[in-house]
Amino acid sequence: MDPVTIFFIATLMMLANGGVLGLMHKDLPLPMRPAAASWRIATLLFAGGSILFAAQGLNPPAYTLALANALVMFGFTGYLRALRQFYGLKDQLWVMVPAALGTVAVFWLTLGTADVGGRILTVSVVWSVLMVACIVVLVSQERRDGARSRRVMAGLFTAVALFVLFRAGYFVVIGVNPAFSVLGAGAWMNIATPMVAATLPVIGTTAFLLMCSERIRRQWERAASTDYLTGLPNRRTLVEMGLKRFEQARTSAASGGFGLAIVDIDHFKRINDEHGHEMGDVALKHVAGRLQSACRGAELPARQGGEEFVVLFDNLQLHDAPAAGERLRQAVAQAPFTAGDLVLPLTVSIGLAVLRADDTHFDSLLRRADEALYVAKATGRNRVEIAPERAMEPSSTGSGVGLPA
Ligand SMILES: Nc1nc2c(ncn2[C@@H]2O[C@H](COP(=O)(O)OP(=O)(O)OP(=O)(O)O)[C@@H](O)[C@H]2O)c(=O)[nH]1
Repeated sequence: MDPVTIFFIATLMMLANGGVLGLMHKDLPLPMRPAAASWRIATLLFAGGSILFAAQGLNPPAYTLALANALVMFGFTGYLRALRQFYGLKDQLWVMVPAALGTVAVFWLTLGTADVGGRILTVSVVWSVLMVACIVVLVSQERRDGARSRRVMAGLFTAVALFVLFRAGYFVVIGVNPAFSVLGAGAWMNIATPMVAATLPVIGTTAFLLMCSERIRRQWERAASTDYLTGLPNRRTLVEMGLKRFEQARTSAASGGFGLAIVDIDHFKRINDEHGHEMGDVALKHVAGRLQSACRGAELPARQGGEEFVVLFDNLQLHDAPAAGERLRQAVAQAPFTAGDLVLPLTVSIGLAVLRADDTHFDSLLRRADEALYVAKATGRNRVEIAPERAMEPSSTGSGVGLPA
């Protein structure tokens, strides 16, 4: 296949991919649309550059070659901008600088000095800088986003960057004939270049769409498992994790015990009534944060609903239960909730149950903790009540501090 045909086919594929992205635009969540728009514009710039390269066979005015190079350089800039937008990085002017400088240089080297080698080197440097910047953005997100599609994209940019460096080295070594043409059919490099350059607008667009769909899937998973107000795991996650830990603790001989605490804010209705529902929401977030900071290791705080939280404990034996409950109670009691000038001391009542041989289901543990919570509320609030060790035994291990209700 000759380079003109390859450039032509590549252009059609780029346009098709850009078109698919355009069709899907409104199906993407709003925050992803700016990145998708930038990616589409970049792909169209690539397509524009590619068709101008193909048109070199028709001997168009010399500036079209410089223009083709400029379009591709700004295409790379568009991909960098799209990736930065995708990861929420600020738009910055420097992103435009390599392509802008490269464009001035390429026009000069094409129309002024007709220095083909200089042009190839300039374009290679600009492409490499932009691709390295893209790779840095992708790699820097590793900790935040372990998505496979992000790694595929990073691999793609790396492969193209390595090819561009190889291509620059190749021309430096063999030297460039002043009569060089991008469509010179004899040079295999001229056939490889459009094929490799087309991978970004073509395969890259698919990888970009996969990145979008993977993020959407993760956001749905997070939304389904997290409480929207406090950011803690929600009731669904609580039940899932609770069932899992309950079964592990019952069936594993190595288990160090299992327990859970139901934590209920005292007189929370007053906060809503006196300071408004919105302030109540902020107070809920405050308590969630306090519980979260009081949890250790694999302890899992969750919002069960309303002003009630549940903490799942790992390796909890009955004799350690009062201290574990106290730790949670004090974490809330010792840090009053403040909002502007408002200082509101908050307390919680806690019912705690530790796995017993006759707990046949996770629900029975929850029910016993709830009964203990009822006792904690009824006997003064701001206290911890431990569910009895044996069925029907009256509660005696409460560690309440006995503040008046
Ligand atoms: N702001 C806000 N309030 C909520 C939310 N969910 C439940 N509530 C409120 O929490 C309050 C719970 O009141 P009650 O069940 O009477 O309990 P309480 O006032 O905390 O009293 P005790 O539990 O007996 O100490 C109600 O006023 C609910 O409207 C929420 O997401 N945000």
